[in-house]
Amino acid sequence: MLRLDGVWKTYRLGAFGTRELTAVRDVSMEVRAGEVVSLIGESGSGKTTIGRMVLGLASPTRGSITFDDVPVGGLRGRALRGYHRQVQGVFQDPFSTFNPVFKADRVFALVRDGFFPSVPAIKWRRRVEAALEGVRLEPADVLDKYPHQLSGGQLQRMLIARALLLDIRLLVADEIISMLDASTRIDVLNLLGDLKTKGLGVLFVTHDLALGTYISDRTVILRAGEVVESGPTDEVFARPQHEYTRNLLAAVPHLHTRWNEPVK
Ligand SMILES: Nc1ncnc2c1ncn2[C@@H]1O[C@H](COP(=O)(O)OP(=O)(O)OP(=O)(O)O)[C@@H](O)[C@H]1O
Repeated sequence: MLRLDGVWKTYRLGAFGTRELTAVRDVSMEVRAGEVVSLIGESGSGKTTIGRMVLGLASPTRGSITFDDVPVGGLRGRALRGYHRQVQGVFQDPFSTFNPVFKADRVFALVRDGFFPSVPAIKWRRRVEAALEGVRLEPADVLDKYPHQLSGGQLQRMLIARALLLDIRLLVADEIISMLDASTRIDVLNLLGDLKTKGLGVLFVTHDLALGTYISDRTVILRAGEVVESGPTDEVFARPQHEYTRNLLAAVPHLHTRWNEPVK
């Protein structure tokens, strides 16, 4: 479904663009339908840059990104809108996506205006309610409310519901749970697990190895813009080949160890 082949991204820096920073180097990877792929790396390793290129919000400097064999870079106007009916992103901070001046459900109205202007209001309302129920939200709890009246978990789920209204096939989930509390995190992860069984592909971007293992089928480890290791999640975690992955794994808290026992 989604393929990255030898993708590079170099940013030009400075007032005259004379300096360069290569954020992504020769990255190749794939996300298939019904599969969650974790893209794991430390801050600054290029994860968000990859997510933005996959969403068509930035173009690779070199290499290709294709969705169903159609190149994503260079999509504009109607073609880009058509792509966004199938591929959507949800990002780290749900509060920043909502305009505090408007009610939170305005995000759904914008989807209708942009993509389904001919759907009658009553029918649209039913679709929104079904999408909310699909992310385990009670419509009456969240509709007609301002963002500050809702929790981070509710807002994050509303954004996933917004993506689902478009009947998407691939979700780019960029650090979507880092700002949620522990139990809400598990709920959102389980929700992604459900969606995957319905055929949704998920590119799950995180700096947190433990979260990456929870739902992903395959894992790609990124360091300074380069893939250092990738493969089925179980294998990467059981037999990490690269020292960088081993170090990342060693830094994960050992859940089976009591807090006062030294970690071996
Ligand atoms: N628009 C831009 N212009 C110039 N440099 C950029 C731009 N966007 C990102 N970078 C740089 O590219 C590198 C990779 O950034 P990116 O945001 O992709 O990393 P990340 O792994 O998502 O980090 P984090 O987890 O902190 O968000 C960083 O050095 C960053 O400063």
